[in-house]
Amino acid sequence: NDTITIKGKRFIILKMIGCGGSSKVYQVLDHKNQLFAVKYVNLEEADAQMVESYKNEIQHLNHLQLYSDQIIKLYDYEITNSYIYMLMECGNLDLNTWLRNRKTVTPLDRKFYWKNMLEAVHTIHSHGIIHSDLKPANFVLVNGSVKLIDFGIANTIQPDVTSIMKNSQVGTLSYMPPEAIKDTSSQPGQSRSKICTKGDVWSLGCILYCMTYGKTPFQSITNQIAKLHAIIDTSHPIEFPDISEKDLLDVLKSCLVRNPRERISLKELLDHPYLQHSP
Ligand SMILES: CN1CCC(Oc2ccc(-c3[nH]nc4cccc(OCC5CCCCC5)c34)cc2)CC1
Repeated sequence: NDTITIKGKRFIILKMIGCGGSSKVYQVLDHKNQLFAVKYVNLEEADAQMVESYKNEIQHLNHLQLYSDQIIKLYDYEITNSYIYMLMECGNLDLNTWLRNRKTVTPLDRKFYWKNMLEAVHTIHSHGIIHSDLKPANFVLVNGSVKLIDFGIANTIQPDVTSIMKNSQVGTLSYMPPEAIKDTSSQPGQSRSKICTKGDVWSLGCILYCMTYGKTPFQSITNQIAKLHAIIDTSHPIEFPDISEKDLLDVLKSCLVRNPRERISLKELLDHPYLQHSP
């Protein structure tokens, strides 16, 4: 078995759980047979901006550990000129895989996971971070609760190469807010401006919609261009089939409002009746 050494501690690699452009995530064991996730980033080809974005993500992740249990734990990290190792808490399953495998979600799971996701995103917003690319693959299930594994600052990780086509969510448009598509302020080539926190509310609403109806609001539109038009087209109604949980229906309708100014805020979502009582 291959091993990884971080700050003098040796870890045995069990398997690769994901890979991105220059990064890989492994499931590893320490000398006490404790399970961890190790994120490895190869910096050989990275430019200064990429190195900076990774250091930025690590600083924020390291700092936000103190504020919420719904942020994945970062136990240690090692940064050199040629690589980064991040020793992190290992989850059981990412939310995308979980959603794909079990189309129906119990009202209790859905409400609990929603509460976890809101707390995680509220924590990063309170520290001036807007994710702007939230999707189920950014969350992982750890012993029954949901945790946010990245802040959208550094580049993304896809599932390991075998399942890269099957369930990779990199570049999915299904969770993109209308204002990001219409965002005319950013010149081509410049990274899309992370306009405001309401964009993350839209994306979270799409995740809750998927946990409620088993599909994302525009999933039936397979043509990517047509999908983008539907997302921004106010005359294209989003369907909200009737459900017994009226509070949940209200949350969904409040998140999926195309005008970000009229869209519910994260603070209001945390105070919403849907979260005040168990189903
Ligand atoms: C498809 N197959 C994958 C392995 C397994 O799911 C995961 C297990 C652990 C995890 C994880 N824990 N801590 C993690 C800390 C950082 C990153 C992490 O993943 C990154 C990337 C992995 C691929 C899916 C998107 C997230 C992390 C995540 C998925 C079962 C399903």
